[in-house]
Amino acid sequence: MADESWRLPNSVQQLAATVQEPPSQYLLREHEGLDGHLAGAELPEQIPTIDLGLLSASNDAEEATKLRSALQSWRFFKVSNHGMETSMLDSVMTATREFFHLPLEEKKKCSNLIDGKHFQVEGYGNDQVKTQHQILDWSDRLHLRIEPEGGRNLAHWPTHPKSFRDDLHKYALKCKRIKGDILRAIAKLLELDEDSLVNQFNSNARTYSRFNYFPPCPRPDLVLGVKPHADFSVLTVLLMDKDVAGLQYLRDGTWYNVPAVCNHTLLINIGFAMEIMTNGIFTGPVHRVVTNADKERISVAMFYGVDPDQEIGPIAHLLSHEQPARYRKMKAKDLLVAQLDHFSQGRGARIADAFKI
Ligand SMILES: O=C(O)CCC(=O)C(=O)O
Ligand SMILES: [Fe+2]
Repeated sequence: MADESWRLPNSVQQLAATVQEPPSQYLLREHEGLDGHLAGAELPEQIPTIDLGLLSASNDAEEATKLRSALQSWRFFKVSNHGMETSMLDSVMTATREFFHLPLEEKKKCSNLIDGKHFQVEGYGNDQVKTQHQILDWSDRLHLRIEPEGGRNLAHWPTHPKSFRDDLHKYALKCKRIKGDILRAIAKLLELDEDSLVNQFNSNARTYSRFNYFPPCPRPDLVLGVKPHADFSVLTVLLMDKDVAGLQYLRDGTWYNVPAVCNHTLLINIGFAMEIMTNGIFTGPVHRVVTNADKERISVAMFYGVDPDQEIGPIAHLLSHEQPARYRKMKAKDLLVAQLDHFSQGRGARIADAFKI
């Protein structure tokens, strides 16, 4: 029988502790369109910061203008005054770090492999390995469904550290408020009914959180922590490591480094689902994560997606004779399946392009 062991991904954390050189499946190949130099450029200006208190409490035109400009230029932004204590962000990061520092056998209790071999999206592990040519990411993850709350699969939710579940639950509640505030502000920018974006999320809408762990990598010049991609979500709230940088965004053909800042920061970007709903008025930024030789890095992404069985397409109010639909309608789950397939195969970062008319 053919050797199929390549289908079972390694714990990258385990690999990092044992190998001098990353195995070949992790190495970028020039001819696959990956540019080979991963250093990234310094951002020429500060990351736009939106004061959520101002944005949501009043009709603050200045903050709304800043939001529009952030969505059109860098296409990601920080939020301040978001009502979350630094101690809460610290707790989530500490619980995440403690989870990844548990022995492998302990983490495997939350595994994303059924019977040790059949891949599912939720749980602890890595991307599905579909072909022997797939370039693998230098990271391990824990992927958990947060909403609908009744659909949480607690079998995948760590019980160590003890605070993990509680911290995550409280953090998710706060993030949901942030998501609502931003979606209402974006709807206003688009001159839509204030709740028209929030109302796209029915009781079966899916929120996933992804805890990313990037161990130090002996070849940061040749290995990526996460391949270039844009998120499939409507909106993503990203909690970044306060000490170690690694995230890069692509703008006009240049990769820019997002610096680590001394406090844990919440970074927001929109994803393909929002791009399609807004008929491309706002587009999901392409980003990736680079590795470094010395330090581990962690991040926690909260992805807000709609009900997988819901049809998504450009919102009717944004269409006119002059502005016809630029994307086909599709089931949200078709976008997700296409994204997972596309991403694992490293077939370019922008799956939304495949849905353009
Ligand atoms: O680690 C990061 O900063 C970003 C991770 C990311 O892009 C993702 O999980 O989709
Ligand atoms: Fe992402």
